[in-house]
This record gives sequence, structure tokens and C-alpha cells, in this order.
Amino acid sequence: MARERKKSAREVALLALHACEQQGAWSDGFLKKAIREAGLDSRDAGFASRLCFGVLQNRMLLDFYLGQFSKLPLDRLEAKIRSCLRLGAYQILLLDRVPESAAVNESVNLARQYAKNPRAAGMVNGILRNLIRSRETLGLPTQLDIRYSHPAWLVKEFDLALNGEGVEALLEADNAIPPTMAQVNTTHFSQEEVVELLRQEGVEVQPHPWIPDCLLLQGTGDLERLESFRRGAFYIQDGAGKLSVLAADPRPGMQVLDACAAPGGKSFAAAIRMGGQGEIWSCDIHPHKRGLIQAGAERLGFSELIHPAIQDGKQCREEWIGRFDRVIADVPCSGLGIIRKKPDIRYKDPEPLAGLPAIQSAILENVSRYVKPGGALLYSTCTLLRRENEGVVEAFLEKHSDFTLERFQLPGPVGAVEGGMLTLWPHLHGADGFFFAKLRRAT
Ligand SMILES: C[S@@+](CC[C@H](N)C(=O)[O-])C[C@H]1O[C@@H](n2cnc3c(N)ncnc32)[C@H](O)[C@@H]1O
Repeated sequence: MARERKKSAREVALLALHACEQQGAWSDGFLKKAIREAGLDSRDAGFASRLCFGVLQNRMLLDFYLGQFSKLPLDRLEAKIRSCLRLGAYQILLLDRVPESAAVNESVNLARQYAKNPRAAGMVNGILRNLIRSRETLGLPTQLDIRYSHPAWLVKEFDLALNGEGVEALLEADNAIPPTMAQVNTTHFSQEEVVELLRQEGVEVQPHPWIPDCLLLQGTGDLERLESFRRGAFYIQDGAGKLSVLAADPRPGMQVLDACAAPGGKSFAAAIRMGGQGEIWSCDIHPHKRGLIQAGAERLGFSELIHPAIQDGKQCREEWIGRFDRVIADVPCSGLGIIRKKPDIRYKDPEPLAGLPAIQSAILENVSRYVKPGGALLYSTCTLLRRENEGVVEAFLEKHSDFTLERFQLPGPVGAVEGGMLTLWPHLHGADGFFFAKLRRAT
């Protein structure tokens, strides 16, 4: 039987780009699987990811340039040919470590391999060579949407959420490569131990400048293969998620409900904060995600404390009414705060997002019943749209006079949040775009 030809990093990137554009796949999930199947080593895996994310982060800008050299409008080309062109243009214009000749030749080879039209490879060659010849005269487009490859509707929404201040800095930050943040499992390890373990495994580690027990990692390769990860020394979570749990302030011995929990980040942060004492119910609506919470809890040594469960946050579980000291509602949302990590989110159809506030309100409404008198409710999202954030909280408060927003105090530049609601911004806080509100139930 003939052995299957091994795929290159560029080919994996091409297939991921194609799957994102044509099949609605998520780049991170697709890439992870395709890299594993192609057996890429860590260097090639890194290159495939950079190519795919780089093209997604700059897709509209690349199309703007390519369109100047293509006789046919780009949207009339075969989808894979369009992706070959974008890959080539990205390497030529925005990556400084790839020789131009390699960028062109590899795109031409991919086009030869994947195009239905036998003349497509010649066309890719012609367009990319013209791009190289004219690169010195290419100016940056003035429109923010094209310059930063964010659809115009999104730029408008972000500008609105920022009250007209700093949208360009946000768009720029969205296209930066975010650091990997590891949260130390301080219940079982000290920060010094974890730093030492990671350094022994060849990982570059820096403590976060202002978030406690948070490490910035570089050069991890496949994290799950690290011994320190397997031993449960840390888990991966952006600083924003960790800060939201600090605001909720779960304490040892408390009863906590994490209503939309998978893959478990907030539950793990709460477990660590509680020093492993108390009880956390970690629920999710999707049965296949239960295993993610369970596996994380076992790895981190919290399987006694964390109870993973399948539960729709919109449906009332009578026996939970008034039972919990802390309820965390980290609701499903448009995810527009984590474009740095999921660059393809920006290209998804905005239409279905209109229904999210109703779902978010229904979850908040229901789980608020589970909060003990005197207990606290944390509402959070990883989006920056007001209608999913302040809009949902304000509508809830109008109907529930027994809940009020409560001040909380966070470390570093955030400090005291007097109004009880906070938005973290990638360009201002170096964190994921994230919103949370702390509500206290009257005694
Ligand atoms: C933002 S994610 C949660 C992230 C998680 N809290 C963490 O920090 O790792 C939202 C989760 O809500 C779940 N979900 C969606 N609709 C739900 C519902 N009606 N009830 C409970 N969970 C729901 C999704 O499956 C998803 O895992």
C-alpha cells in the first residue's frame, strides 16, 4: 500500500485557512488536529500556526494588496487559490524570515497541487512576482477596517464600546501575538517551584508584572507534553479570567456554582483560591465537555472538590435554590474579546449574535436564584459588546431589587472598581477583552 505523502507546514496552514473560510472550522482546533496528523515537529508546527494566524489577522489587508494585481476579483478565484495567494503575500509582505523566492515557489507548488484550473499556478506566480516588484510603492490603506482586517461592523461596535477613544490601538492589539499565561496551582505548588520545573523543561518563564501567581510562558511547544503540566503545577488561563474570580472572592469552605464551566478555568481558579476546601459544582450544557472539566480537576488535584455536571443554566434545579455562597455565570458570548487568540472570530456571521443577550439574560435570571442571601453572583463574558455586558446586567438589576452591584479591588493598574462592573481591554490591560460584574444578594 502506498504511504501517504507527508504534508508540509505551509500545506497544513493552507488546509486550515480553507477549512475556516469554506467550512466554518475554528483555526485553533483544526490546526491542532492537522498538525498532529501531519506529524509536524515543533518548529514546523509553530510555522504552520504562524502562517495560518498571520493570514487570518491580515486577511482583508492582504486581499487589498492582492486585488491590485489580480485580473479577476479575488472572490471569483477558487477558494484554495485565494488562500495560496494570501499565504504567499503574507510571507512576502509581513514575515521577514522567509526569502521571497521561497514564498512564491511554495505557493505556486501548492496551487499546482490543489487547483482545479491548470493555469492557476501560473497566475499565482504572476501575481506574487508583481507584488514583490511593487512592494516599495504599496501604501497602507487609510480605512481602519482594511488596515487592521476587522470587518467594518466590528470596528463600529468597538468604537461605540470605547466611546470613540482608542479603537485603533484596540485593533492593533487584536493582531498581536498574546503571551501564554499559566496560573500557578498554589494549593499544591509554590510559584518558585513551578518556575524551576518549567525552566528545567526548557520553557522561558517570566512572572506577570502585576497579576499574582501568574506566569508568562514562551517556547513551551505542546504544553500538554510537559511533565510540570501533567503533574498539575499550573493550568492555562488568561489573566482576565483569573481576575474575574479574584473579584468573586470565593473562600475556603464555601459552596460555589460555576454555571457555564467548561473547560473549567474559573472553577480551577476558584478551587485554588479556596485552598482546595469547600465544594464547587462545575456545570456545562454539553455532555462532551464534562470530561474536560473532570480531567483538569484530576490533574490539578481537585477531584474531591470539583463536581462536574451536565446542567442547562437556563433550567432551574429546585434543590439548588438559595444554596450557593458564590455563583459564577461565565455565559456563552460572541467572544469578540479574544480575537488575539481566535483571529477567525472576526469573520463569523454577526447575524446569530443578536440572539445572545436573551440567552445570557435567561441564564443570569435562573442562576441568580441559586445565590444564598448575602452571597455573590459574578456575571462575565469574553466579549466587548455592551449589549452582552452592561446591557444584560442593567436589565437584570431593573427586575431584581434584591441584587446590587458591589465594589471590588484588584491588583495592579486595575485597583478599586467602585461601580462593580469592569471591562478589561487588550490594548489597555494586556489581557483578553473581558467583562465582569459582581452582584451581591441582600441578606
Ligand atoms: C465562556 S465558556 C466558559 C469558559 C469557562 N468558564 C472557563 O473559564 O474555562 C461558556 C460555556 O458555556 C457553555 N454553555 C452554553 N450554553 C449553556 C447553558 N445554557 N447552560 C450551561 N452552559 C452553557 C458552553 O458549552 C461553554 O463551555
